[in-house]
Parts: sequence; C-alpha cells; structure tokens
Amino acid sequence: MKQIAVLGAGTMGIGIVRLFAEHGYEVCLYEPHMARTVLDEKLRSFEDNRMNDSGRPDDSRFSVRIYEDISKAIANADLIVEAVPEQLEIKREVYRQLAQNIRDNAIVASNTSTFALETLAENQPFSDRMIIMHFFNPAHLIPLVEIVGLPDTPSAIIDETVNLMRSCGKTPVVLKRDIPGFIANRLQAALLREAFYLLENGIADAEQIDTVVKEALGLRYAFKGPFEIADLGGLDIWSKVTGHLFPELGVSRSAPESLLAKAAEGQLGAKSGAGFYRYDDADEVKDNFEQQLQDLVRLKRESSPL
Ligand SMILES: NC(=O)c1ccc[n+]([C@@H]2O[C@H](COP(=O)([O-])OP(=O)(O)OC[C@H]3O[C@@H](n4cnc5c(N)ncnc54)[C@H](O)[C@@H]3O)[C@@H](O)[C@H]2O)c1
Ligand SMILES: O=C(O)[C@@H](O)[C@@H](O)[C@H](O)[C@@H](O)CO
Repeated sequence: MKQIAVLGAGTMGIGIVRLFAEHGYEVCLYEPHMARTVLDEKLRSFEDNRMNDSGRPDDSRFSVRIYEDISKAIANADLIVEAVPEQLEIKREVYRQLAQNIRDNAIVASNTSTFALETLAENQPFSDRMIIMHFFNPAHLIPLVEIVGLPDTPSAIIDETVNLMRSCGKTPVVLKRDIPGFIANRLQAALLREAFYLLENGIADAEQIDTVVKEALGLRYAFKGPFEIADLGGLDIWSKVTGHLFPELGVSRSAPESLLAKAAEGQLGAKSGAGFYRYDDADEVKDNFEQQLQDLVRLKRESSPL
C-alpha cells in the first residue's frame, strides 16, 4: 500500500490525512468545498507541530497533494477513504463518481459512523472491495479503528487493511459481522440514551453526569473494558446488578427531546459557541483536549499491559 486518497477534509478527513502523512504514505486529498489556502494552512500547522512517537519534534515533511477533481485524486490510489458527510445521498453520489474512475484493485473504505456496509455497498460495482474503516475523533490520536467487511469480502483485503492500520500505530478491531454503528457507536449511543434519561427526568444535570463519567467510568475504561471490569467486580455481583437495573433503564427509541431542542435553536456545541456548555474559545478547548489525549495514549503505551 503506497498511495491513499482521502475524500472530504472535514473534522475526520483532515485527521485521517494527517495520520497517513505522518506515517510516510503519499496522500491525495479531494475536498470540493474548502478553500485551498485553508487546507494548505492546516497541513502546514500539522507539519510544524509534528512529534514522533516519543513526543519529540519531527521536522520531516508530508507528501500530501490537494485536488479539486476527484478523478485525479483517486487515479493511482491503492486505498480510497471516504469521509464525506453522514448522508446516504452524498455518499452514493461520491461512489457514483468513483465507479467511473477507480483502479481495478483499489480498496474503497468508508469512515461512516452509523451506516451498515451492506447499505453503502448496495449496487456498487466495487462492492467486493468495499469495507468500513471507522476512525475516532481526533483520527491521528485515538488508537482504535473498527474494520468491517461483508461475508464475501476477500480475507486478503481485511488483512491488508489491518496491516496498514498497524503500520500507522493503530489498534484495529475487525468485527465478526456487519451491523449499523459497529461496536463503539452502539456502546456510546447506549450510554447517551441513559445519560439523557437521567437528565430529562431531573435526576442530575449535564455537569454532574459528565463528572460521574470522567471521575469513575472513564478512568477505568482507559485501562479495562466492561467485561474485564465485570470479572474484577465478580460475576455474581454483576448478575445481581444487571438483573436489578436493566428493567429500570431508559428505553427510548428516538433522539432525545432536549438534544433536538438545542440543535433546533442553533446550539450545536463547541463549533457554535454553546451546547450543554458555553465556549468562548473552541479552538483552545480542542487543542487542550488533544494534548490530554496524546498524554494519556503515551501513558497507556508505557504502562504495564496487565
Ligand atoms: N466527527 C466525528 O467525530 C466522526 C467520527 C467518526 C466518523 N465520522 C464520520 O466521518 C464522516 C465525515 O464526518 P466529519 O465529521 O468529518 O464531517 P464534516 O462535515 O466535518 O466534513 C465533511 C467534509 O466533506 C466535504 N464534502 C461534502 N461533500 C463532498 C463530496 N461530494 N466530496 C468530497 N467531500 C465532500 C465537506 O466539504 C466537508 O469538508 C461521516 O460519515 C461521519 O459520520 C465522524
Ligand atoms: O466518537 C467518535 O469519534 C466516532 O465514533 C464517531 O463516529 C462519532 O460518533 C461521531 O459520528 C459523532 O461525533
């Protein structure tokens, strides 16, 4: 795998470009709606702030070319990563353009958050070479990448993708079967459903719920997953806990009212200056969070695996 095309330079696309460029791959970026000067500036700032794995400055340069013509961006790509908005019609239009120009053996990966691969691959001429490659924001920092294929996806494609991810320092998890939302977003959605249930029923406010996650659950989850935590707590206890609590949990099957109301009022979170909290300088909050994540990932790498 040598050349990688990334489609879309939004929150995720630009992080994916950064990841591959930092690991020495040739990257071709296609972004039809963003000014060239803005993209150049972002890439330059990534290069200027580049660190190696041990946290020291790295002054080597990126190999990234920016295109406004999709056919040129994908012409020689071994892998195409689609990171366009989470709307089926936009993704399908991009796939239609790919179908006309793609190389015979190029792999097409979608970074979708929610769509099953079966839905995205339906009627695509390259469906046998399509996979899900689900990164996490910020894509250059969070180690996990979820990979999903279809039952007849050649194992060589999955293996090649896993090797690529490992070469970029990632931790790939290949799902046994295609399902909307994969593993992580289903778990995140389950937690959010209960968080909104507690909020909307007046049990706690957003700050209290965030404190509970940050000061207990999140700390443990950085080192142990839910099954490991159940083992450590005792499966007899967890049998009682799940038996007592599952019937008490929220079971809503639609987006939370309080979330819909905020979005309708234009309170979109950090990017609009307000959401559940106020943001005077969203860039500062984002930069600080990235630094914290980088420090935590390094700490995890250096700590004992047991
Ligand atoms: N934001 C996240 O935390 C996150 C995490 C993982 C996965 N995802 C998924 O990644 C994808 C992209 O999400 P995002 O948050 O980066 O969105 P975004 O809105 O920040 O960026 C999308 C980019 O795609 C560009 N675009 C629009 N139409 C295009 C087209 N036809 N061809 C090429 N580019 C086009 C837009 O100009 C924009 O720059 C979505 O499928 C999303 O669900 C998002
Ligand atoms: O949390 C993440 O970074 C990803 O799992 C995303 O897929 C996420 O759910 C976004 O769509 C929303 O930020």
